[in-house]
Order: sequence, then structure tokens, then C-alpha cells
Amino acid sequence: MATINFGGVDETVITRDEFPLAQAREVLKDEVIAVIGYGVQGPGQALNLRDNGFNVIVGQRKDSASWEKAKSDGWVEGETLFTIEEAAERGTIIANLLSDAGQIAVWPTLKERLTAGKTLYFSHGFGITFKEHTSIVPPADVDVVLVAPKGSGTSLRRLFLAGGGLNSSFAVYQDATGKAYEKAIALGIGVGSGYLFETDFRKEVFSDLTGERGVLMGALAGIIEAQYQVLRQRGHSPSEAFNETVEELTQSLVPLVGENGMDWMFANCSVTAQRGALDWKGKFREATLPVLNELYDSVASGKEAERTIQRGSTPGYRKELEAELAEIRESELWKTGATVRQLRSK
Ligand SMILES: NC(=O)c1ccc[n+]([C@@H]2O[C@H](COP(=O)([O-])OP(=O)(O)OC[C@H]3O[C@@H](n4cnc5c(N)ncnc54)[C@H](O)[C@@H]3O)[C@@H](O)[C@H]2O)c1
Ligand SMILES: CC(C)(O)[C@@H](O)C(=O)O
Ligand SMILES: [Mg+2]
Ligand SMILES: [Mg+2]
Repeated sequence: MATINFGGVDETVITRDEFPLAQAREVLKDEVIAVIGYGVQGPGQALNLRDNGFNVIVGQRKDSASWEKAKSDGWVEGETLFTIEEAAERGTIIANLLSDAGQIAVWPTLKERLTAGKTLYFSHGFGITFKEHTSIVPPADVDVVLVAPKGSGTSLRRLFLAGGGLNSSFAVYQDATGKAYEKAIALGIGVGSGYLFETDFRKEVFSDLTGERGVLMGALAGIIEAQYQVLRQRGHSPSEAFNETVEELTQSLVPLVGENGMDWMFANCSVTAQRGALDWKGKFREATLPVLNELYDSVASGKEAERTIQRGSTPGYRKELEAELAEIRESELWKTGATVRQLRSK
């Protein structure tokens, strides 16, 4: 463990230097990690764990698209790929990577197989924190831990294959064996984390739901739509509106922010741009602060969880979701994006 100063605040974090892969393998050498669910996080975590030398099996609904995907990723039926019931039976660490709404329906199946000394693992504090809505209450004699990669399962796998790691938070909710803490860290290293920072289940879910509804996804998509609309309504072409709103953001400026911070990105743009951005930044902050506070309140009150569960448990919801995504894909903005992406290689 290392104490690192983050902008003036000391935090204890774990990196692969302090907790190398060999140590993680030693901690988990007698464990069978059953990754339940093979959607987005499932493949990323299961494949990274497998390639890192851990004993991993996958549990998935048979004859689903994800079952076929698991087979094409090299998981073998009857050897490393099982039904959810059988994988949970065989696993000593049950990694619950079903969708958050799906976890409710499958919970009785998992609970029955969580015998004393096993570990229940999550990548989100959702099920435990919102137990009034999910009824997920683990038996007292199992360890309950969390490792939440801060990014898509796709990125977790891509970064791993490129020799890097995605930062993750980790938490222990219940330590029945006295070893939950080291197991959580070992799992975090095993799934391919960059550095690990500690949290608790409640803070993880509150921050995660806020982040994805806010700057990371919801606010980003909303502000892009708004600016594109303004430029189009003021007579600019799709190319001009898209390049000034999205293409430059993703291809030029945000990578600069990632490399060296916001001020460095500013410093690498014209003085004209810097003056304007500095003058307008505050207005955007003040305009969005009330919305972000409203969002946090909605998360903290359980309203967001309730809606996620209610929508996610509605039959046919996946189709509705796909229709909403198709509406975005088919909009002028994002159709322009598709054309612009094709032109990148020209
Ligand atoms: N998607 C991400 O990149 C990401 C990132 C960090 C954390 N997480 C967390 O990881 C967990 C898994 O998320 P995900 O996005 O990979 O899930 P997902 O939506 O891709 O679904 C995962 C699997 O759940 C299965 N499933 C859903 N409902 C089911 C049911 N009723 N019965 C049986 N199987 C069912 C699906 O077949 C799928 O294989 C969640 O807790 C999520 O919040 C996800
Ligand atoms: C990848 C995200 C947005 O960070 C994750 O939180 C999710 O729910 O998929
Ligand atoms: Mg999330
Ligand atoms: Mg997240």
C-alpha cells in the first residue's frame, strides 16, 4: 500500500508494485472464480483473470447470445463454461456480473449456493446498497467484496492487452473469514486494474451513478446535442457543427486533457480560445451545478435505482433500449459522426 498525495489530500492506494500479480495468484491459488454473467464486464474480467493465470469459470444462461460469445472467447462447455446454477455451485468466489436489474431475479439461485467461507464479489455497490429494492442480503458467513473498474469492460480488456490497466475502486462489505481485504485486492489486481483506491459500497454506487448520468455520459451527450443544434440552427453545415462539437473534442482536445490536464490543453490552443474558454467555463459550471445536485439527490434517495430496476425488469426492455439507441444513431448529428469517422482514414 502506498500513501499518495492527490491534490493536497493523502490517500492510501494499491498499485501493482506493492501487490504484484504473483502475490495475487498466491492469495487466490485455491479459489475457483465463477464469473456469473457474460455481458460487458463479464468478458473483460473473466478473460483478464484467465490470462493472468487464475482459475476461472464462466456461468451464463445457456443458449443465449452471451453463451455463444463465451464459447467464441474460448470458454469450453462443461469445462470452463456452465449454467449459472452449476458455475455458482463450483465457484468459491462468485463474481456477480449480471446486469444490476438481472441480479435481483438470480439472487435466490446464487444465495442458495453461497455456502460458509465463500466470497461474493460485485463490480458495483448497487445490489447491496439498495437492498430495500433488490432484496440482496448475503448470508453472514461469506465474504462480500467489490472491485469496480472505472470504465467499460471493453476498455478493461483493451488496456490489459496493451499492457496497461484501468483504475478501480475496491471495498469490503463483510469480512467473515478475516481474508476479505486481501482477496478484494488480489481480485482487483487479477482483473487488470491500474491502481486501486478504497471506497465503500454506498460511496461507490452514489459516485458511479452520478458520474455516468453526469459528465461521463448523460451530460456529455446532452451538451453535445445542444451545441450541435445551436450551430445547425444558425446556418452551419453538419460538417462544421460536428467537427466543432465532437470530432475535435474526441480526436484532439480530450486526449490532451488526458495526457497533461486541462490547463495544458488550454495552453496548447490559441490565446483567443483560452480567453473565451476561461470566461465561459464559470457560466457552464453555475448552469449545471443545480442539475448535478438534483442528480445526486435522485441517486441518494434511491430514485435512480428504483427506475433502473423498474425499467430493467420490464419484459421487452432491451428492445426499447435498442430503439432509443437507434434514435441517437439515426439522428443527423450521429449519422454525420459515422461519415466523419469513415473519412478519418482517407
Ligand atoms: N458495463 C460496464 O462496463 C461496467 C463497468 C463497471 C461496472 N459495471 C457493473 O458490472 C455489473 C455487470 O454489468 P454489465 O454492464 O456487464 O451487465 P450487462 O447488462 O452486460 O449484463 C450482464 C449479463 O447479465 C445477464 N442477465 C441479465 N439479466 C439476467 C437474468 N434475469 N437472468 C440471467 N442472466 C441475466 C445477461 O445475459 C448478460 O450476459 C453491473 O453491476 C454493472 O453496474 C459494469
Ligand atoms: C462504464 C461505466 C459508465 O463507468 C459503468 O459505471 C457502467 O455502469 O457501465
Ligand atoms: Mg455504472
Ligand atoms: Mg462507472
